[in-house]
Amino acid sequence: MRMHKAVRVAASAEASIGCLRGCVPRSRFFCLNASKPVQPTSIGGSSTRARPSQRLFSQSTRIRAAAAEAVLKAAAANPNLAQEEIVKNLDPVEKERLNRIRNIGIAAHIDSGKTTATERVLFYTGRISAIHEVRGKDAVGAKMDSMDLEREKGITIQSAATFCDWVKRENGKDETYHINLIDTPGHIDFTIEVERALRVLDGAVMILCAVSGVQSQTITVDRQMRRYNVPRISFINKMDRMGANPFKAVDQINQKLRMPAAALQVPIGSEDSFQGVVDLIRMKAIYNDGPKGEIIRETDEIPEECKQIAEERRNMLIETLADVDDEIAEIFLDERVPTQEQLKAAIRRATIALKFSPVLMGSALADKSVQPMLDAVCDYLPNPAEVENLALDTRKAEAPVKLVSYNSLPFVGLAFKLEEGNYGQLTYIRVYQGTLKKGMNIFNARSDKKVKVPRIVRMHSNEMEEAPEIGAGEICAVFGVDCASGDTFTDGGLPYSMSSMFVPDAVISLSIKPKTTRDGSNFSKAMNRFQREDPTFRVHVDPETQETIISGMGELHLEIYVERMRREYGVAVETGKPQVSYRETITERVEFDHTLKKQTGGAGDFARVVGWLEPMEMTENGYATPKFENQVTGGAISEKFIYACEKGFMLSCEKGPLLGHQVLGTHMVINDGAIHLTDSSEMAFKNATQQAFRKAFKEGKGQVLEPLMKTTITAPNEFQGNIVGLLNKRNAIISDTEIGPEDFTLTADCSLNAMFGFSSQLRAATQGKGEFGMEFSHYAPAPGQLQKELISAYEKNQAERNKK
Ligand SMILES: Nc1nc2c(ncn2[C@@H]2O[C@H](COP(=O)(O)OP(=O)(O)OP(=O)(O)O)[C@@H](O)[C@H]2O)c(=O)[nH]1
Repeated sequence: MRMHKAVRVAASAEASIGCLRGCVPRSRFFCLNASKPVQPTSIGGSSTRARPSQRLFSQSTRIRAAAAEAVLKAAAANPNLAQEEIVKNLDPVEKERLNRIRNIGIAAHIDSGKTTATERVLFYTGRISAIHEVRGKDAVGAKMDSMDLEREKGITIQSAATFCDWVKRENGKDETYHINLIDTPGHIDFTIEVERALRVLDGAVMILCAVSGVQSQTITVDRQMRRYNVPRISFINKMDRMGANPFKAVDQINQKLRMPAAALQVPIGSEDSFQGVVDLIRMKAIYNDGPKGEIIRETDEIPEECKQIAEERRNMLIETLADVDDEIAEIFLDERVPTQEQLKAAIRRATIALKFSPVLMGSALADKSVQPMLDAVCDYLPNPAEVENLALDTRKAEAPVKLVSYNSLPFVGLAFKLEEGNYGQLTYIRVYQGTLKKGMNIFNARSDKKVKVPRIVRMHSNEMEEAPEIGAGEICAVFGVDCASGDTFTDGGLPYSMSSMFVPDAVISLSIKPKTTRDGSNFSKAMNRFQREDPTFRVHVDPETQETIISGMGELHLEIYVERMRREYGVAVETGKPQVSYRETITERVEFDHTLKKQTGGAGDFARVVGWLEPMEMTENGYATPKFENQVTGGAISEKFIYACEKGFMLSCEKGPLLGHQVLGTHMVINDGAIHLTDSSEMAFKNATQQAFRKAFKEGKGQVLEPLMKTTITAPNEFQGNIVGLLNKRNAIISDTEIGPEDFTLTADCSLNAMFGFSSQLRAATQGKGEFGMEFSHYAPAPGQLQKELISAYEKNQAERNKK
């Protein structure tokens, strides 16, 4: 038996006495599957070894096809069909299989302990045989931070997927849950990793620091969870730290995130005397014993000093639930006390309905109270069948259809992440419906291309295990499937397409080139790979300077790619100064009537375009994407030439007239024009539109927009004056200040341009004790003086280039 055998003592005081005496009846212990070798596949696929879950799967082949068909038909015919109705109609065996799957992500503010907690999850479930710390003394590093750079810097850069089986004891019975887990980075520069993970996961664990509570990136991940309707449990980590206050964090979830939340536990002791938690549903004290907290000891004896707070917090839990759940509301109004089962059922219902977040607490680093968090994942987060997933039927004017997590239905999956591995491109796929089998042909809904799936694997961080097939509701990776991030795959029979993930705009760019020309080919390879893997990393060649420009989410984001290029491709590069990605917009409506006419002997050029350029209304995301409209009547310009006008407009918007940056919020209408029988061409109309655009844009008071960054700064209270001074110098607008017992947190909107070099100034102003994070907030007009300077520098540059 391996050392890290995880053992749970049965839920009674008698059991804990038995444990102390070393004479606990056999049945009172149960082993988590730590002592078993890791299985090659799990519930969703088939494997060489039979496990109870797999027996379920093999039974599922007996599912009546007609029933499956009926469910699908009902769902497709009525996308409003309640998800519960679909679940109710599922075959019982299939229902049970799905009930034992959880696809979850771990997301949080930077450094909250996501990777540390995930390391415990892997250890307690037997996926790894020893715990290694992030930046630990043994220099091995946590399993999920597999990249050298991650281990050196102690930060997660790429999300990593893994899977494990958790055995939960329920009513004296062991229940095995299969958990697919994605650990995501906390740093905002790698936010796309959180976006794509949350796009395909059914639930999340939101980790908070017990001292800092809700932080800037907690707010970002909260927004991302809402964007994809992902229910979450909250885990307040670092209960061993000085100043830990879990209830402050609970209040902040309620107030700052506006998510009704209540603690399901209260701590026993705190800071360095943190010992365990009291479970408020069962009113039991839970402790971790053993060298790595692998032994869970539960007892009815709640420490005297915790009794009152436990009672109070239990009442608060019931009250909060009464606000979000009808059944508990009724019980509450009748002044009855809900049973444990009623409470658990209500927490589950409300969590899945996105109305509530149950809060657990512990210390991952101190190996305390991580296992109850895993129980909560199984108890309160949805199984794949309980989550509504829609696709669009491209045959029926993109009408929404429901996907049903059912193995025997036609396959539908979404490629959510690409990674270049030693064996070629690895594509992560979430299977929403049907079964993905090795050797099967699948169709890319975007390109309509058929590809064969040569190899399917399950990822365990940077390791992989072969799987012959993957069932509905599961996550896997495939080799040899060429596609883009966000592509939908089907078995060819269904014309379905799923929505992709949100890709934020790049805010910073720099020029880059290899130091020596012989590195050119590796340089291009690296650029191609990084672009394919990360939609927020963009590369283009400036047509005028011929420089390669990379753009991304922040300085760190680009720095990491520069470093990866050196390490992974042996290419040393030279980079220019980071530049802000400005935008340009028009502020007034301007009419134009522009004729392009050239007669240089032989065939000439002729095109006349008439119309106007006007500002567009702001959308909820800020400045709108530019729009072209054709209002030509009576055939003044033929369709073919109108298409060329549109092309000219799009090209103009890619490189605005003021600074050569992208144009936003600008609408072009063409309502008249003229053609010449012999001299008109598509090229002439394209050029005429570009010329008209350039002229009208300047007349319409074109304006430079700059990215404003939501900046959060945390530092000890004595430095508040210094920091406000720093921000004032940068014309930042302070929107919120929160003063804690030791630290304060300040939120402000700052121009990105003014923030270069801020990190070293902050360090100097706070004796290295201040931290800050920045996230793109919105575009706003740049200050007049800056606009003038930028425009004149650009014009000077252009003039010099033209001279050459
Ligand atoms: N005191 C204390 N420190 C912890 C705890 N959990 C994690 N840490 C420490 O916090 C730091 C960050 O931990 P990580 O697990 O890397 O945090 P993360 O959220 O994965 O970090 P990113 O992915 O880079 O955002 C490390 O130094 C950990 O040792 C805890 O429970 N208590």
